[in-house]
Parts: sequence; structure tokens; C-alpha cells
Amino acid sequence: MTHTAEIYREFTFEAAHRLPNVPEGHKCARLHGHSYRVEVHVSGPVGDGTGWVQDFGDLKVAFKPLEDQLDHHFLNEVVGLENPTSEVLAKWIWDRLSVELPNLTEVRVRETCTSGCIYRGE
Ligand SMILES: Nc1nc2c(c(=O)[nH]1)N=C([C@H](O)[C@H](O)COP(=O)(O)OP(=O)(O)OP(=O)(O)O)CN2
Ligand SMILES: [Zn+2]
Repeated sequence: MTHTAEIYREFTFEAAHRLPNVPEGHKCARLHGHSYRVEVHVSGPVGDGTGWVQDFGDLKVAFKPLEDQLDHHFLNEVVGLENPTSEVLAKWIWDRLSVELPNLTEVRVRETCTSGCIYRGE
């Protein structure tokens, strides 16, 4: 009997940003950078023949144009990321990936080892 599963792939990129709307004196108003980690999750039925939901390689192909726009860039200069919080970035990624990955269920953005955001398209 067919079962469903959720697969994911992790991507990393380095980028600089500053947060323009934080209160005066907030450290994140200053230019700084992160080693971002992004998880892309896709759910669906596990194919009888393939034994997979979708090729992990499809996720890599879908993310590549986004990585090209983000990696080693100043995020504030990217259209749509003028206020590049984790929350804004997660939705920015979702909006672009969901076109290529219709079964996208979750985008996780980790800004530091301890802080990040999960966006599920709502
Ligand atoms: N809800 C959000 N809060 C903050 C965001 C964000 O995107 N969404 N971003 C930042 C900054 O970008 C900051 O660089 C990361 O925050 P923080 O976890 O405070 O970083 P630190 O590693 O410096 O944490 P410390 O524990 O203070 O060392 C801020 N907030
Ligand atoms: Zn930051």
C-alpha cells in the first residue's frame, strides 16, 4: 500500500545583511553576516516503482537560481529582501520555490546555530 513521506534537502550560503527597522541601538542595524542554512521540505506519496517522493536532485536544481541570488550577496540589495529578517527570507524562498516544487511543505531558515524561522506557506 502506498505511503506518504516528507523529504528535505539542506542548503547553505553566506551573506551579509543589516536590519533597517530595528529599534535604535539594536546590534542588527549594523552590517554583519551569517552562514545561512536553509532546509526545503517536500511531501507526497512514495512511488511504487521509484521508492521515493521526488528526486533529491530536483530540490537542488530548484534551489540553484535562488542560491545564485543569495550566496555572497548583500541581502538588502536583493529585490524583496530590503528588510532581510529570517521570516522575510523564508517567505521569499517559499514564493520562488513553490512554483518549481508544488508539493513544497516547509522552508526552514537558520540564521545562527540557535535562531531561525519555519515557514509553511500560510
Ligand atoms: N524574529 C527575528 N529576530 C531577529 C532576527 C530575525 O531575522 N528575526 N534577526 C536578527 C539578527 O539578524 C541577528 O544577527 C541574529 O539574532 P541573534 O540570534 O540575536 O544572534 P546572536 O548570535 O548574536 O545571538 P546572541 O545570543 O545574542 O549572541 C535579530 N533578531
Ligand atoms: Zn543577522
